[in-house]
Amino acid sequence: MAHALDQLTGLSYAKGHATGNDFVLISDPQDQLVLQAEHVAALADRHFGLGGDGVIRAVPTAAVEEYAYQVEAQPDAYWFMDYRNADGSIAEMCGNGVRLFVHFLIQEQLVDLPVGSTLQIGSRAGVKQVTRLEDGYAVNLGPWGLIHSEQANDNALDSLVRAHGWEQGRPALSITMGNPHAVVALAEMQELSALDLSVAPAVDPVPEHGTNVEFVVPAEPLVSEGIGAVTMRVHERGVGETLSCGTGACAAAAAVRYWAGSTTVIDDWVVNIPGGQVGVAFRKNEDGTDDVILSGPAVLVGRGVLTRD
Ligand SMILES: N[C@@H](CCC[C@H](N)C(=O)O)C(=O)O
Repeated sequence: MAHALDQLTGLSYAKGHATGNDFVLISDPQDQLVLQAEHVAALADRHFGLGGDGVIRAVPTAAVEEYAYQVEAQPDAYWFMDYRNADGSIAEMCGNGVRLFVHFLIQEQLVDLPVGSTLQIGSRAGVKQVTRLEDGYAVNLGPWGLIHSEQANDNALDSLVRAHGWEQGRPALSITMGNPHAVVALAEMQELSALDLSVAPAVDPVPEHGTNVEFVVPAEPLVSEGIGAVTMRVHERGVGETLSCGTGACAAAAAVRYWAGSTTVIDDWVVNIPGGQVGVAFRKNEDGTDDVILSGPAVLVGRGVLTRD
């Protein structure tokens, strides 16, 4: 670990969070930083590094060979969110991270984005539109979808999730938000608070690329003033339990909405997580799919330079 941080001495960073999902942010406008998994893990280490659920690098989309096509097709997608989990692994998308990323770009004066304006951001899950709100940011994460494992029959409920200490697995709905999620419904808040997420839940069949796992308790009654509500805890792939997961909140709302069936279609949700609350809205596309819009706060808590004094 020490060796990996030595190699980053002099690097400027910012630290921030979005509903307690915290990240180290690095601006790399010239694409000069070779950020390897061990660098990310060392930065994210909560005892020997800066600490964070992940590390996010801001780099021009044109410099990321595999995704440069995004800015060729959508010239406004100048910035690319290079997102890494705390263990150094790469994830396709981070809903809290992309809101914080835009806040970081604004605070670093890399973009000018008045309230009400929208910015396009390149990412491994495609170009995302992030709108600056009075009190935070809203990101359109695009359509959600069911993940059908090869073993699944006619629905995506064939995977079983067993949290640490549970005797048996329970059915989970597998959902993609660009990144993978398995959502398990619990009956009561007490069950949710009793969960031991210090150990990764077992998922059967084991997803090839791993998965984030959300445990949700739908509010009772589900809808108040036309808005649905769920409470959620999450174990994130490549991280562990976090205080919040934006794509996870979207997957949780999508799952509860799906389970409610076509008689009660709720388009606006609040998702309560240990780190606060986010909004999730479903908006119909012409092709019948639903775009999922995640909204919530994002704040920077400090800036610094890595030293080995
Ligand atoms: N916390 C993020 C999700 C980050 C990526 C995830 N751990 C994965 O590996 O897919 C969010 O806010 O969406």
